[in-house]
Amino acid sequence: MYHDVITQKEAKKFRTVAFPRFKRSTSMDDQGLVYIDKYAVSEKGVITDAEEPFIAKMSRRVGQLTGLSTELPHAEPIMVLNYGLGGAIQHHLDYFAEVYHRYTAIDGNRMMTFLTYLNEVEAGGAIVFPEIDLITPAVQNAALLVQNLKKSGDYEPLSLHAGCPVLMGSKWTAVKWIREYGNEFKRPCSLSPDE
Ligand SMILES: O=C(O)CCC(=O)C(=O)O
Ligand SMILES: [Fe+2]
Repeated sequence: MYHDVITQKEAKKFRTVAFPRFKRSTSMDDQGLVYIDKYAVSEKGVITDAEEPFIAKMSRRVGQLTGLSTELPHAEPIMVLNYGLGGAIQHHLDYFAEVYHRYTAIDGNRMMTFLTYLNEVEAGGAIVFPEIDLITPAVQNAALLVQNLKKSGDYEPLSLHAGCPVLMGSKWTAVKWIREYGNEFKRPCSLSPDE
């Protein structure tokens, strides 16, 4: 977890700019069909680097912190999420499994997730990693870096995570997914298959 990745002012700007773009979060099946997922109850909006200089700045910052390329197409545009009362996301993996290969053909899989908390949640909203017994509470302006793939490119099942329901207040996060291609030399493979 990284603390104070963004300023209070930036966090507010994220929320203000994302708000008019919000749509009920949807998921896509392995055939590319969009559906409302009752296991992911939130609103979401995407803001590209080209649209907003402060978003481009954030993408560069994620690049500096991770040492990875965060430019398109080596990473996805930043997605802002808002969870209202009871909003949550069930446990899931951020990488695309084999059946979703159509989403990884061009840029590779989602090797890392960089998730920034844009506000303090009054109660609830923690992100939990059940495989490693880890609970990460929502700390405003802090960010979570999740390694979804091993250095070998194999899936990292320990990255399984969930967003707990919001019990009081609401929860805002910003997600930047970093893809494999373009980052091969920035995160080289290791001698250990488990790393
Ligand atoms: O916003 C959160 O709490 C989690 C989001 C998440 O895990 C995802 O969108 O993959
Ligand atoms: Fe996730």
